[in-house]
Amino acid sequence: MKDYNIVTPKEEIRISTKDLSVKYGDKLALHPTTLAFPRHQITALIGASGSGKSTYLRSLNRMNDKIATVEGQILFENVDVNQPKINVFELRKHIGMVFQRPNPFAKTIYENIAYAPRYHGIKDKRQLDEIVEKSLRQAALWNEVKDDLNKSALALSGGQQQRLCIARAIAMKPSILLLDEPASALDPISTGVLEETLVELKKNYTMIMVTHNMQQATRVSDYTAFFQLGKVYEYDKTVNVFTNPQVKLTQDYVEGRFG
Ligand SMILES: Nc1ncnc2c1ncn2[C@@H]1O[C@H](COP(=O)(O)OP(=O)(O)OP(=O)(O)O)[C@@H](O)[C@H]1O
Repeated sequence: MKDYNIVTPKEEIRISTKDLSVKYGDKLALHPTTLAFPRHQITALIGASGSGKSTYLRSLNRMNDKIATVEGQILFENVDVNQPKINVFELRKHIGMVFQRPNPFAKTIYENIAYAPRYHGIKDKRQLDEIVEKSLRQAALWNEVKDDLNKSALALSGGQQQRLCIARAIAMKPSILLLDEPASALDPISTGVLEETLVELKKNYTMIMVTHNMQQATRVSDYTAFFQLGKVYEYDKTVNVFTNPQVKLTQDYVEGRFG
């Protein structure tokens, strides 16, 4: 078997990293990592706890800037966005993020979605209404909440709250969505709905998702990257990683021998 197997997808690439490394203080949490993510596909980041998945994911839209030293390149739309001159608030309009625990604002459902577009200058009520409806439809939540837009988002179930957070992220029309274990706080039924939503969202968005759930990775992702102790050992189509891994460590992990 090989030591590493990192493919470059044949599809159009939407975002990539070149030798991206992350240090917390003196500790190297992510070794130089070079990966390219195909447009309108879902890539799963898998690996044992502490292997560097979230560290890598959060670096892609510069969420680690204040807590870590992030070196190397993040190439998005032909620009290295890991540069001090890049406006990170602007960047995060294009690279949105959904976290592990649903974290809606303590505001109405409507306001959760309208908040960022309004903050970024959209004041017209009709335009905001359209954004709210479209985002909720894309996040497969519209039918459940269309009569309750002025109710508190905190009254929604966990699964609905997580789809609301997805709607909130896509209200800014990002091209990339980063998802950090988006289903880990959800029950199996809500997880199923969320997974269907993600697959549907592939038509419009490129997604990169950390997951601990192997079945979830095989169900929803097109590509999979396997992380171990801050290094990516294997990156390939999901079907290859799970049915024909080229690296022994990957094989042991996907067969459940550790992690
Ligand atoms: N804010 C931080 N400060 C210091 N060390 C950190 C910080 N965040 C993560 N680390 C360390 O970096 C390494 C990678 O952590 P990271 O959270 O990226 O792993 P992970 O694969 O996402 O784990 P999990 O699956 O448990 O979320 C770990 O050793 C972790 O302890």
